[in-house]
Amino acid sequence: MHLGVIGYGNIAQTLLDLLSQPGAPAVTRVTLLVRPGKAEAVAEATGGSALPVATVETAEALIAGGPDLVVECAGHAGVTAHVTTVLRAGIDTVVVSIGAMSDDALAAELKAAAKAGGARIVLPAGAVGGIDLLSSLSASGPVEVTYRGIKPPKAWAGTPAEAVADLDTLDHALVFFEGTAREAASQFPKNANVAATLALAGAGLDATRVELIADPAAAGNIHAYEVRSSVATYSMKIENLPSKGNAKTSVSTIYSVLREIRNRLAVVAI
Ligand SMILES: NC(=O)C1=CN([C@@H]2O[C@H](COP(=O)(O)OP(=O)(O)OC[C@H]3O[C@@H](n4cnc5c(N)ncnc54)[C@H](O)[C@@H]3O)[C@@H](O)[C@H]2O)C=CC1
Ligand SMILES: O=C([O-])CC(=O)C(=O)O
Repeated sequence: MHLGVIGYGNIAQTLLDLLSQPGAPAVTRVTLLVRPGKAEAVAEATGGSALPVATVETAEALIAGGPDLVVECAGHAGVTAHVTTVLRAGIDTVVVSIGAMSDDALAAELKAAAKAGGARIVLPAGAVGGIDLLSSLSASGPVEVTYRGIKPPKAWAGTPAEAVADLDTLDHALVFFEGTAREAASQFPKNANVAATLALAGAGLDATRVELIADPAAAGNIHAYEVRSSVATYSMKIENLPSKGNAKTSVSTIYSVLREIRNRLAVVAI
């Protein structure tokens, strides 16, 4: 597989490392789409990679290389800037920054581009689990979903949580946001993609209730949710190890992307 990757931050860097390990899915080359002016520095940084890595600065150059699959891991801005062009070129794209789909106009544009190009938008489970069951249950009738995202205070740095609490001195768990998944995804683009994922799989962006919590006692990034439907009722609590390169992003997100790649290449997909 020739893999295209949009962004070269925490997720992309770790993904490249994982793809270079023995037993990794058979990705034989990678093209990275990075921000304008960054290609040379990223080419230098990836020079020692076990995989052949090309670095480009435009979606057109990414497409020209003919990747079999593209993975976006460049934040909501990266989705807006590049994913429409890639889909219109007929290349299936794994969108990690799922919260970008909470913008109805952008979501419509992405879907239209995918349709025009004959490509698919793949939304990975990311840092959360149980999306298979939730998505299945949503066909059975109404589903009710409530989600709590709990992270240590430093993971909320640079977000609207700073207006509500002093994150450096916070000594108790604080619910600083209550609202819908749509509101959470747009106000916390680096922290509430899970809320959008649950919403898109289940009750929708405006009916999925979300609480976001800064908790100094949290051992990691915790995603807890309850689902009620006529067919099944369940609850999940996932305690995630934060990434070394970005405390906001759980390591499991990167393994979820790896799973999408593995399943594209495997005889048995699971
Ligand atoms: N679905 C899920 O469960 C999760 C989704 N995410 C999403 O993944 C995103 C990436 O996560 P990390 O790698 O940890 O963040 P990061 O901040 O370490 O990396 C993002 C990279 O994208 C680059 N970038 C931004 N705009 C770009 C553009 N227009 N073109 C090319 N590159 C661009 C940045 O320069 C940066 O290097 C997060 O912002 C978040 O939206 C993160 C965690 C979980
Ligand atoms: O990685 C995580 O734990 C979740 C996250 O940042 C998000 O939902 O955007």
